[in-house]
Formats: sequence, C-alpha cells, structure tokens
Amino acid sequence: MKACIMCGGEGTRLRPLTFARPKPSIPILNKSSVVHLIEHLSKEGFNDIVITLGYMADKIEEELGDGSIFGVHIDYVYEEQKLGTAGGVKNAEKYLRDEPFVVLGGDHVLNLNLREMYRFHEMTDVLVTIGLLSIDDPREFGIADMDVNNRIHRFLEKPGSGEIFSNLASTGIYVCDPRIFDLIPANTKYDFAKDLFPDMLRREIKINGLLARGKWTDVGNAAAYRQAQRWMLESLPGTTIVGHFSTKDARITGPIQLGHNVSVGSNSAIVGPIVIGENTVIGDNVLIGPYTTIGSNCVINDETRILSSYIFNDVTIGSNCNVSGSIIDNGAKVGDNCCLENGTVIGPDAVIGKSTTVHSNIRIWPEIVVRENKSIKEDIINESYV
Ligand SMILES: CC(=O)N[C@H]1[C@@H](OP(=O)(O)OP(=O)(O)OC[C@H]2O[C@@H](n3ccc(=O)[nH]c3=O)[C@H](O)[C@@H]2O)O[C@H](CO)[C@@H](O)[C@@H]1O
Repeated sequence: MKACIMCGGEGTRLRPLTFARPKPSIPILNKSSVVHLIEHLSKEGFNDIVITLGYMADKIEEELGDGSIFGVHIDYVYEEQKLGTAGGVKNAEKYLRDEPFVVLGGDHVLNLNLREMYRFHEMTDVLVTIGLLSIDDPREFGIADMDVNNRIHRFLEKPGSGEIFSNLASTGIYVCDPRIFDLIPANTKYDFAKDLFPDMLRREIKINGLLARGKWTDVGNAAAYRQAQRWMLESLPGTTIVGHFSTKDARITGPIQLGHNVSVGSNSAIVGPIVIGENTVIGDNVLIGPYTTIGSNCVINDETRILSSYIFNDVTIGSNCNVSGSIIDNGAKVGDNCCLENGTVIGPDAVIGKSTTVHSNIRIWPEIVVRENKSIKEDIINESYV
C-alpha cells in the first residue's frame, strides 16, 4: 500500500526548535518523529512511501535514505515554492497514480489503525476519506459535520468562536483515490482543507469521514510536542530497564531506556518513564522525574532536579538547577543555580548564565547568551533583549 508524507512546511510555530531542523526531524524519545511515523507505516503494511520536501529537505533525505532500513521504499519530491498541502501531493502525482494512497503530515505522532481506514475507503466509491477524531477544542483544526453514513456535509478550516458546529477534527490524514488529482490544479498553492474540500462540497462531490481509533497528534506547537513525548513515554514497556549504565548507589525505577555508557552518580534518583541517550553523565544527588528524555553526550551536574523535560543532545546543565516542563535543544548550556519554569524552550547552543530564572513559557533563540543573575520574562530573540 502507498502513503504520501507531507514534509514541506517550515514549522514556524515550533521555533526555536525548527531553526536547526525541519519539524519532522524534531526528536521524540531521542529519535526523529518522522522515523517513528515511517516505522508505524511499515508495520501497517504501507511500504511504498513518497515524501514531499521543502524546508531543509536534505536533513530528512539524509536521515531516511531510500527507506530500506525501515523495510520500506521511499521516493522524494521537492517543492520549489510553497504549494500548500494538496498542491504538494499533486506534485507527487507520478508516484501515486495507480492505486488509493494515504496522505499524512510529517509531524504526525500516532498509533492509529491506518490499514482499517484504507480498507474502509476501498469499499466505497468516494474520492477521499478524512480521518476524524473527537477533540475538546478543535479551533486549531479543520472541523467536519458527518452523518451516520460517514458522509461529510460541512467542513470548515480553523473555525473561529461561534463557528464551531462540530468537535470532529480532521487529523489531516486522508485516504485518496488517484482521481482526486483531476480536482487539484498543478503548480499552484492549494490546500486540502481550505480549497479542495470546500470546492468538492460546493460541487456536491462526495467526501467521507471515518472516526479514527487510537492516539494521534500533530506536533504543531510546543504543547502538542510535549503531549506527543508523553504518549510515547507511556508506551515504553513495563518496568524494564533497557541499556547499560554504571552507578554506585543510585535508585533507578523503570520503565527506563538507556543508551550505552550512561553513568549516574551517588544517591541520585531516576524515576521512569524516562529515555536517556548514550554517554550521558548524571552527577550526585540528582533527581530526574517521570516523563523526561535526555539525549546523548549530556552532562547533568550535582543536586539538580529535572522534571517532565525534553533535553536534546550535547546539553550541559549546571549544579543545583530546577528544570520543569522545559525543552532544551542541542548544545545549550545552563549555568549553576538556574530555574527553568514550565514551558521554557531553549534553542540550540544558547547559554544561560548562572543563577538565572527563566519564567514560564519563554523561548530563547539559538546561540543567545543570557548573562548571570537574570530574570527572563519575555522571549529572547536577539542579544539586545538580554
Ligand atoms: C490547510 C490544511 O490542510 N489544514 C489541515 C492541517 O492543518 P495544519 O495547520 O496543521 O497544517 P500545516 O500547515 O501544519 O500543514 C500540514 C502538513 O503539510 C505540510 N506542508 C504544508 C504546507 C506546504 O506548503 N507544504 C507542506 O508540505 C507540513 O509540513 C505539515 O506536515 O492539518 C490539521 C491536522 O493536523 C487539519 O485539521 C487541518 O485541516
């Protein structure tokens, strides 16, 4: 079966994490999210994959190659200009002309039964079946009004208040018949949700919906990213500790997944679910709480507390720090006695001077150097803000 993954977007809402990488390459459990997606597709029998690329195309292509290590075959198509979601898929038409195919976003994290959705679509004569989920606040999504026979009668992209006629949100996962290409203009910016679906409904061309079962999120912003990490950590197997570590007397409670050569100092406590990459060094009297991932080659110094945070590779955190609900990108350095409050996002290679407090939901851009003893209350996007 065929799948098309849209990876052309710039991921501006996830800055500063998308300065150094495209959105699908942001790590979940220390592995690019698009790798998890390809592994899921492979498991579900979608072995023939085409990926549409735009922003930082080479990063994704380098990482995935021809797909053989994941048991799939991958072709790539490139967007010279922004083509939107449907326009991007139209650009891949030559790979998708001969049988129904599923379309997904490169930032999707899911365990949905896609094969079931594909089979459902095959039993109908419609051009597109939209995967729908019931969501409490669907304002960030397309919403659909669907009848008991799966037919969609209304569709509205990102409804404003007073326009929310349904909480059935489009997952942005579509099973399409190749005849759909006749409805999408070539080399033109054109979206499934903003252009194609409203046009089809206007022309009374049938669209089906299917209530998806399982977990799904798109990693569109930092909050969704944290949720995706949480889900994936919850799926770590039982009480196991996988991997190699050395310690004198640390208390380690699973589930924990460790890379090679992790060392944990004296009297430290690590409480899973947690993933730690290789060669990471954790000092004495450190507490690492549940729902945390730490990448490779990191150093966490003595007396520090890290809770529900996602720390990428080559990061150093000083001693006696409090890090809660934060995301810290590659190569960043946090000095001693710092406090990073919930929702902090620190860009790659940024430096936070010692005894600094970063207030909730603050973002610090790459390579910024914050001096000592600061209290950071607004986003730092260039040196003059520090
Ligand atoms: C307009 C559109 O389709 N909206 C849908 C999209 O919104 P959403 O706002 O999430 O759409 P995005 O702009 O994130 O684009 C979705 C995907 O398309 C890719 N992309 C985007 C633009 C582009 O020119 N090239 C490209 O490849 C992005 O990398 C991303 O993977 O997904 C939501 C679910 O997640 C749905 O509820 C929305 O109905």
